Amino acid sequence: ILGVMLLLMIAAGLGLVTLLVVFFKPQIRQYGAGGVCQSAATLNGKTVLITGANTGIGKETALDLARRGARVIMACRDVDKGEEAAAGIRGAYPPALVEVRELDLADTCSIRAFAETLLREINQLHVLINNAGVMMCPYTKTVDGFEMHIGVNHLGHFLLTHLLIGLLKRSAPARIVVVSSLAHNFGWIRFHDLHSQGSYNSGLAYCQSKLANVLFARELARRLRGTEVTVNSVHPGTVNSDLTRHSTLMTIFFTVFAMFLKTPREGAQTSIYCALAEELHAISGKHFSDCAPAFVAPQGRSEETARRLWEVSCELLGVEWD
Ligand SMILES: NC(=O)C1=CN([C@@H]2O[C@H](COP(=O)(O)OP(=O)(O)OC[C@H]3O[C@@H](n4cnc5c(N)ncnc54)[C@H](OP(=O)(O)O)[C@@H]3O)[C@@H](O)[C@H]2O)C=CC1
Ligand SMILES: CC1=C(/C=C/C(C)=C/C=C/C(C)=C/C=O)C(C)(C)CCC1
Repeated sequence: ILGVMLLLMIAAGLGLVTLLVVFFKPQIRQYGAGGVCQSAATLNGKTVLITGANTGIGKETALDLARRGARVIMACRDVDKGEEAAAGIRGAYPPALVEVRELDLADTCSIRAFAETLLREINQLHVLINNAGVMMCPYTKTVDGFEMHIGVNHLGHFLLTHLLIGLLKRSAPARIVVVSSLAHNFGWIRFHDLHSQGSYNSGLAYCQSKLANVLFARELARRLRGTEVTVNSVHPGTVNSDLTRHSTLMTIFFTVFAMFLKTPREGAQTSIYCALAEELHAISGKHFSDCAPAFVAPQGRSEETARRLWEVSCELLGVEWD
């Protein structure tokens, strides 16, 4: 009897929770959606480059900026997936000026080839959105032997930005948006083992790379003072996207809790805000979430760590960037 009563109580509890969720669905969704970019700014005549634009947050950012009149270059490692996404964007907004170019951030030759062609073919770049990312993949190395998270999420974007910075300066006012994460709070830069050769934890490797994103944005902002090129980092929120593809547990979790998470369109709002909001025209080196300034962990505010990471990144990539 006790067992039956317990089962009945669990069933009643579950039923009540389901009822509450169904009843308060609009409120839950509104809260989950987070901040919305309220700017009505248009981008006619402006050129925007977004990495990892074939899916998730990147694709929704591309659609929004194309709707505002920008020429959007979608830099994707899989051109077929990119073309499919571009077709979707043109379907949703037929006048969209979107084009797909191949860029594999896990290969410095691909990054150099991409930048070389781009610099030959376009003479203005007003917004660069370093959006592409990989999370919790098994231990893998990039073509150049970097651990995949730090290689793609940080070093790949570092090199890309280095190669395009002249173009951005010539196009000023220009903006750089670095898509980081709340996960930077749980990361630290392991200078003694940046590529996790000693020990590897996929979650911590991701957190390290997202901390590197925050530090890179701050250090670059410092170096860009007086250029009219600004750079800010972003936490997009917890977004139901393909990012969890390497973790079955996370994928199940995200599917079950989908209603509480942001959709990719909602997750794109802070990137869009940092790319175009009028009030941010002179703001640089800051971190944003939900279209508002956000907390940065102490390890993300360390000037010394930022400088050291900059030097190590230059060394690993064989570039000089003062
Ligand atoms: N979703 C979330 O909850 C959060 C996301 N973020 C950040 O937001 C950004 C976008 O993620 P999200 O849209 O959610 O994830 P998705 O997995 O949906 O999109 C990631 C994009 O990055 C691309 N990418 C991965 N590796 C490479 C590479 N080597 N070269 C070029 N492109 C590559 C992917 O291409 P392909 O499809 O071909 O693999 C894809 O287009 C990431 O930087 C992520 O860290 C931050 C906090 C939370
Ligand atoms: C704990 C918890 C959740 C999980 C949060 C997770 C798993 C966040 C993942 C963040 C990521 C992927 C960041 C990427 O940079 C939910 C689902 C919101 C439901 C409420 C309780």
